[in-house]
Amino acid sequence: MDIRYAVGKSQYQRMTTDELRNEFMVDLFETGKLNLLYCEVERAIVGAAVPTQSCLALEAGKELAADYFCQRREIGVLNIGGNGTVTVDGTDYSMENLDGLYIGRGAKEVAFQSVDKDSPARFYLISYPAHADYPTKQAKKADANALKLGSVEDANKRTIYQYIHENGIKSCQLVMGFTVLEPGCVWNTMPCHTHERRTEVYLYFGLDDDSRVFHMMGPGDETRHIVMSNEQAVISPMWSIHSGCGTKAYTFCWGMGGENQRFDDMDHIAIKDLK
Ligand SMILES: O=C[C@H](O)[C@@H](O)CC(=O)C(=O)O
Ligand SMILES: [Zn+2]
Repeated sequence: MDIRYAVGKSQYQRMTTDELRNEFMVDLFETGKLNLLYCEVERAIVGAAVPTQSCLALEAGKELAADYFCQRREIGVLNIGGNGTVTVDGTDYSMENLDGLYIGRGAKEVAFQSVDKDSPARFYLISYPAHADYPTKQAKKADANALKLGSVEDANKRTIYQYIHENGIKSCQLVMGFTVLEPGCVWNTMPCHTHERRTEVYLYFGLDDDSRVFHMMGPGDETRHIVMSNEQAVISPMWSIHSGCGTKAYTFCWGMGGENQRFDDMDHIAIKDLK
């Protein structure tokens, strides 16, 4: 697995477009493969598994120096593709589009499969170190805590579906869910915020080939953007806002790890203070 080292605030100030993309953007979805990226930021591992003919097994890799991937880790999974199955220690979880799965520390065997190789499941993974075992549990959109935010006037009307969070599926540090924008709404997380207590990874999906999301990053008084296409993820360091504006509506998966799990622990930044 590739390793992505952290970029400091001062280094960020002088980076070119290419440098920003190489350091913060993550492109892992590949047909028939399971790809992982180890990030120094929060020791997150971001992954994508797109099984076709055969099933794809999750291996620890030498980077973890562990007997199996979840020996000291927990994982959140979101299926953004066709129907599939995640097998955890012999139990099959059948995963439809937008179904989620929390896999707790201690799970020894994790494998991904598609029902139809011509319309494969597309599993997005986000993992953090875990200090305790919480039960593996499936998440369905109907059971998610749905937060309705924004308005049509502000072009940011959207629903936040919380899967793994303080009052939902329990975890050590992982907080995860996804946000769906209404047609014609393009802004997420504007007004924006930081939370030095947690770092976040966004995966943008549900975009056409010719649509893009301008992902906003950086301290509020020193913003930059990264132009993202479908199924690309972006690492948001502790000092960074994470907000986006699309050329049309889109969906994104957000995952966080860190000091606490409090969704409303945010340092809000007023739009008029952005630079
Ligand atoms: O800390 C929380 C995260 O930034 C996201 O959950 C925000 C988000 O999904 C949204 O506003 O649509
Ligand atoms: Zn946030």
